[in-house]
Amino acid sequence: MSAIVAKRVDSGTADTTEIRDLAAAAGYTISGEVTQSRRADPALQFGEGKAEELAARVDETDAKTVVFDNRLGPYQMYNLGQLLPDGTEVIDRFTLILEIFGQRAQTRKAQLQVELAELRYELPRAEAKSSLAKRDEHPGFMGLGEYDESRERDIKAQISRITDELEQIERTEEHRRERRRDSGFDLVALAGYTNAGKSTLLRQLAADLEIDENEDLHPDLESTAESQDRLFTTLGTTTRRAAIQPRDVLVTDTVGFISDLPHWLVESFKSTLDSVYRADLVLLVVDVSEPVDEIHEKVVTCHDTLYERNEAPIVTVLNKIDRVDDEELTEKREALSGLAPGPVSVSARTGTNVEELLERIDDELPDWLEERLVLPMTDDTMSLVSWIHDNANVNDVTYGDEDVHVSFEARPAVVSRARSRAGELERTSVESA
Ligand SMILES: Nc1nc2c(ncn2[C@@H]2O[C@H](COP(=O)(O)OP(=O)(O)OP(=O)(O)O)[C@@H](O)[C@H]2O)c(=O)[nH]1
Ligand SMILES: [Mg+2]
Repeated sequence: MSAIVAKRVDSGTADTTEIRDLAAAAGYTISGEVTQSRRADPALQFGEGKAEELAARVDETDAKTVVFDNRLGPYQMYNLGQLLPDGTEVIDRFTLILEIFGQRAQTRKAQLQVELAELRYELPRAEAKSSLAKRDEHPGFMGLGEYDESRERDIKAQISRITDELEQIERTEEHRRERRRDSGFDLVALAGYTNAGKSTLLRQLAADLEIDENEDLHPDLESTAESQDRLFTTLGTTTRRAAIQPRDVLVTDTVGFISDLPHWLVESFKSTLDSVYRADLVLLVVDVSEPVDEIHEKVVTCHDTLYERNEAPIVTVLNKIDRVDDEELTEKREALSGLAPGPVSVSARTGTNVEELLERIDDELPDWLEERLVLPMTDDTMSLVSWIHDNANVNDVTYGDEDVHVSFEARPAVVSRARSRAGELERTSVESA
C-alpha cells in the first residue's frame, strides 16, 4: 500500500516524522510528502495550488492513499476527493490511528473501543450531512453518500449499546482490581507516549512471571509483552507480577499516548486507561534519547491525558539512557526538571538502574504495617492463618492451647481485612462457648 503524506502548519516547517511513523505502523509505504506553511483553507485544508501539486504527486507515484496529518472536515475530505485522481483514498491523522487500532484490536474490549471511536467520529459528520441536505445549500455535498436521517439515529443507538457493554467490562475489571488489592497486591501502571519503551520496561521489572499459579485468578497475565520499534505495538493491557520484597506488585503495561487526539478517541479508550488511572502508582516512561523539545511536548501530552482522571502519584522514568552520554542526560534532566521532578533514569534494554527503580517503587507505594493478632482457636482459625500467609509477610506464628498468635507485615488494606476477620472469629468463638 503506497501513500503520500500531507501536512499543513500555520507557520514554520512541517515535521512529518510522526505521521510517517503512524502511516508505516498502519502498513503503508510512503512514496512522497507534500507540506505547506499557511493558514488552513476551509475548502481544501491546503491552498488551491498546493492541493493541485498534491494531485500531481499522486498521479506520478501511483499512490492510492493520501494521509493528512491535519484533521479534515467532511467538506474538505469531499473536495480533496474531487481534485485527486479517481479512486484516491483520503484519510487524516484520526482515521489513520483508528485504522491501526482496528488492525490490532484482538480482544472483545479493544474491538468495541475501536467501533465506538469510529461511530463517534462518524456522528457529527452524519449530523452535518443531514443538516446540509436539509438546507440544500451544498448540492455537490450530496455526492458524499445517500442522505439518510435514520443513519444518525442508528449511530446513536449503536453508541449506547456499545457503551453499555463496555461499562459491563469495566465493572468486571474494577472488581478484579479490588480483589487484587484486597489480596495484598500493589498496582503499578506504566504510562507514556507510544514507543517510549513501556513494554520493554515491563519485562525488566517483572521478569519472573508465575503464570501457572495465577492463570485462573488473573486472566490478563501474559507471558509476552511485545516490544517493537513501531507506534502502538501495545493496544490492550498486560499485567505481570513483580516481587519487590516483601511486596507483591502487579505491573500493568498498556496503550501509549499520542498528541492531538480528539477527546472522543481518548474517551473511547477510557476503560483501557482505567488500569493507569486506578493504579497505586504510575510510572511515566519517557524516551530520553529524543531532542529535548520533543520530549517536553510528549511529557505535556502525557500529563494532559493523565491529569484529567489520574489519582495516583507519578514517577517519571527517563528511559533509553544507553543512547545518551552522561553530559547529555544531565542537561536533559535539568531542562525537564520543572515538568518531571526527581526522575529515575534507566535503560530498559540493558537493565541499567532497574534496581534503583524497583527501590523507588517501594518507597512511593503505601507503607506496609506491622500487626500482631491473637486468634481464638475455632474451626475457621486455620483458614485465616493461611489467608494471612498468602497475603502478608508473616514474621512469626505461635500456637497455644486456646489461641494462635500471628505477627506479620502487610498493606494497610490487608491488615484491616485480617483484623475484621479476627473479630468474626472472636464472635463465633464467644457464641459457641
Ligand atoms: N536503545 C534502547 N532502546 C529501547 C529501550 N527501551 C525500549 N527500546 C526500544 O524502543 C522501541 C519501543 O519499545 P516498546 O517497549 O515496544 O515501547 P512501548 O512504549 O511499549 O511502545 P507502544 O506499545 O508501541 O506504545 C523498541 O524497539 C525497543 O527495543 C532502551 O532502554 N534503550
Ligand atoms: Mg508497548
